[in-house]
Amino acid sequence: MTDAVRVERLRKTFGTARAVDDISFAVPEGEIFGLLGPNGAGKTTTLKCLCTLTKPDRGQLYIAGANVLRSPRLARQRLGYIAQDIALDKMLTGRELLHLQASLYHLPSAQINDRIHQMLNLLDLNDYADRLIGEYSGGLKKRLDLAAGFLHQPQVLVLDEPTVGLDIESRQVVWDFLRSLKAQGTTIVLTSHYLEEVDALADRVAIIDRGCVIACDAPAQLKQQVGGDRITLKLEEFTPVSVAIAAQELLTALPVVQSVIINQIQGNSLNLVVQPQNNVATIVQQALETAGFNVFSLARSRPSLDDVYLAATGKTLMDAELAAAEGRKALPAGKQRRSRKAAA
Ligand SMILES: Nc1ncnc2c1ncn2[C@@H]1O[C@H](COP(=O)(O)OP(=O)(O)OP(=O)(O)O)[C@@H](O)[C@H]1O
Repeated sequence: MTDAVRVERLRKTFGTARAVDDISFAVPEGEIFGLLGPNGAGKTTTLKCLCTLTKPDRGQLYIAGANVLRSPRLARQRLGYIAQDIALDKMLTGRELLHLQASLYHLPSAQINDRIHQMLNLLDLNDYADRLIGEYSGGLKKRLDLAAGFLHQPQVLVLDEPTVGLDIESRQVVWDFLRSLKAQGTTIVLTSHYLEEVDALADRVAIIDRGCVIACDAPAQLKQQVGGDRITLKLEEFTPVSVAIAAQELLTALPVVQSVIINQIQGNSLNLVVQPQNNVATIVQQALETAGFNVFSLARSRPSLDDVYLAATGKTLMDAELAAAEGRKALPAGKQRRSRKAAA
């Protein structure tokens, strides 16, 4: 199977800020490929380079065999790009906008009405097609934006945060739309902050952190690789670090515990990887209480993509987003206090 998208050793710097450091990935035809990462990780910049909107400092990019840097027009014919921000003319109706878009794409006039009809059906927009876009909700605007971006039936569809801020109904319409395109053989590259979205839609995912790919595989494989079940526990709402370290030492010695990370950003909560056996939460709780520790909260879960991110960076995606939002740097992996047993 040929690759519909290839990104090789991509780098992009804005002034002194390195938005993308070293990103490579390949997407076979017909795959949905997700880029997952916190704010500022470099996802949008990667997509903009791929879609000819930003010139990289280094690297090679290919869309359906077209070299993006050498043949940008050809690459543009083969791709559709749906940006994060929606910019639609509020004075047009949805149908008028699609007609305008069809003429910009030079679609044969005999096909235009059929094609618009198909897109309105696929995105469940028939009831709204003749209303002014200015009257659309955010979800309807996004659906129309998708219809416009796929009108010319590109081989590769690139979407930046396709469902951010959408209501549940519109999100479901978008998911169904993307799945139907995949069923017809379209290759899709999308970014998302939403773990469950990437988990539900993507055949494979690249987790991006500070402009680099830190993991890339099928979601199920990535979760299997981090192994074990998870326990997140708080000894107190805000646990003193000395208490967290003492508990970490106690828990690390338990045979059912594989590793313990102290999450400073979450008030020194403890993130445990444990054996997937039924009574593991009880064993952990009893060990702590017998040693005189308080247990404020304890939750057990199967590994998620966030655990993949945590294992690679020492912080959760939400922590990384909070850190980015506050304009401060999240602690790098080496600065998190982590205790892991040697492999048996
Ligand atoms: N045009 C620009 N000028 C200066 N800095 C930029 C520019 N575009 C992006 N950056 C910076 O590059 C870094 C990566 O940004 P990018 O938008 O690619 O991240 P992202 O992962 O898509 O984040 P988000 O999810 O918030 O869109 C950020 O630090 C951002 O501030």
